[in-house]
Amino acid sequence: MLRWLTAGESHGPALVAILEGLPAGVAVTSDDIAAALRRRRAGYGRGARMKFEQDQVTLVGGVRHGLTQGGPVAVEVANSEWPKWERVMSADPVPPEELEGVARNAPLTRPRPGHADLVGMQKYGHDEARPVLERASARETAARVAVGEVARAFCRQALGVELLSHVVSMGAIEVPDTVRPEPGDLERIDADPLRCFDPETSERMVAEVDDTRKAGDTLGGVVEVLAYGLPPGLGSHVHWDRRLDSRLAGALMGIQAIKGVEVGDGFRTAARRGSAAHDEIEPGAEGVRRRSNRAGGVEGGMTTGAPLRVRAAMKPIATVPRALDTVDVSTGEPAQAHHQRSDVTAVPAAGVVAEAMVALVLAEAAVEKFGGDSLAETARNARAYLDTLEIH
Ligand SMILES: Cc1cc2nc3c(=O)[nH]c(=O)nc-3n(C[C@H](O)[C@H](O)[C@H](O)COP(=O)(O)O)c2cc1C
Ligand SMILES: C=C(O[C@@H]1CC(C(=O)O)=C[C@@H](OP(=O)(O)O)[C@H]1O)C(=O)O
Repeated sequence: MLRWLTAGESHGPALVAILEGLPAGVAVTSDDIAAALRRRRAGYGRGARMKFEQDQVTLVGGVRHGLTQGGPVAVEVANSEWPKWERVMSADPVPPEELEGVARNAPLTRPRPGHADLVGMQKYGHDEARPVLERASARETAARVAVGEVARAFCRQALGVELLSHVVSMGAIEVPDTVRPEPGDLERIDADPLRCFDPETSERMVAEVDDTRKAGDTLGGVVEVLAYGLPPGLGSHVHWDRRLDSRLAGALMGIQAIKGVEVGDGFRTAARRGSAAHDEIEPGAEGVRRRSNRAGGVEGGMTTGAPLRVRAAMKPIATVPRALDTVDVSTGEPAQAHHQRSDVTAVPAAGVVAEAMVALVLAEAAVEKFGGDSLAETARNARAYLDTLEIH
């Protein structure tokens, strides 16, 4: 069993995460985690906060001399902006001129439509949105990416799995469906301003982000995660909560602002006839193989061994600069939602977070199938299983 939890607030001193259940011997360093966190902060369209704030990584436990020890891995991602926010969020009022333009410490009583503000206040009995947004904020995804990087290292080292993601739509602008990057392409994707693998579409997307920013508006989009090198048989058909597609959907839907998940051709498959919807099976030199991969590498809730392909659709950022109508909960009067700064879009970052979530699901499914207390044992068990798959 793989377990993980995160804690911490958006403008607090640090985020922390603990990951438990991976074998000993996985090579991972704080530099690897810092590099993953840098990928998450990148992306055209993110707000000012991404430029001046630093993620300061400390591996607090579970890793010694660059190798996991078999115990829980604990990571702290400290926030370099905390000294300023400590004053913003202090219980004692701070004069606005002393806050260096960070934010006011006035109560946030004009909840943003589309964010957790209003319903969070209702549910938890708060009279302003600060205590809600501090935890609803997607800053928390830094902690997920930190432990996701450890899971990713395990998947790579135990099974040879390579994960990547790319942006396949930004607002209404879509990448052609034929664009399908492979593991060696990740560097090129990360070098693109929008983490889009198609340069011509990327240019149009950048222009769309610029137009949207000028209009005081925000954008959503779709990311695709691909995993290459998976063995057949992770997950199971035997029960709903063991199905890999169910677990992937839950993990991706658990990312802030994700509103739709597709496995393989997903919704598009529903419009096809059966003869054009499935992946026909044929004999191959190395055993049976599929002629296509419309299923996205999952059949019956199990990996087929073909590349895993999942998509996640992100709604536009809720903090719309041209503020949306709301109600001031302190007066009950109509008002404009609070806004100080925000991302125009965070779709490229959502792709990096989605990779982390997929890595955590795959690592859990691999630990279930192959077990092992050391990486060598897991890898040996996986090889032995693969040797049995001689279906000709
Ligand atoms: C990487 C990332 C960055 C985000 N940045 C912002 C932001 O700057 N402003 C904002 O209002 N929402 C932002 N969001 C979205 C909010 O976190 C999200 O809208 C909020 O949690 C409500 O969405 P939900 O209904 O899916 O929970 C971001 C989401 C992600 C994944
Ligand atoms: C800090 C991060 O994302 C934040 C996620 C977020 C939200 O509402 O989800 C709102 C913004 O923060 P603020 O309201 O302070 O400008 C983003 O910058 C991050 O990803 O590290």
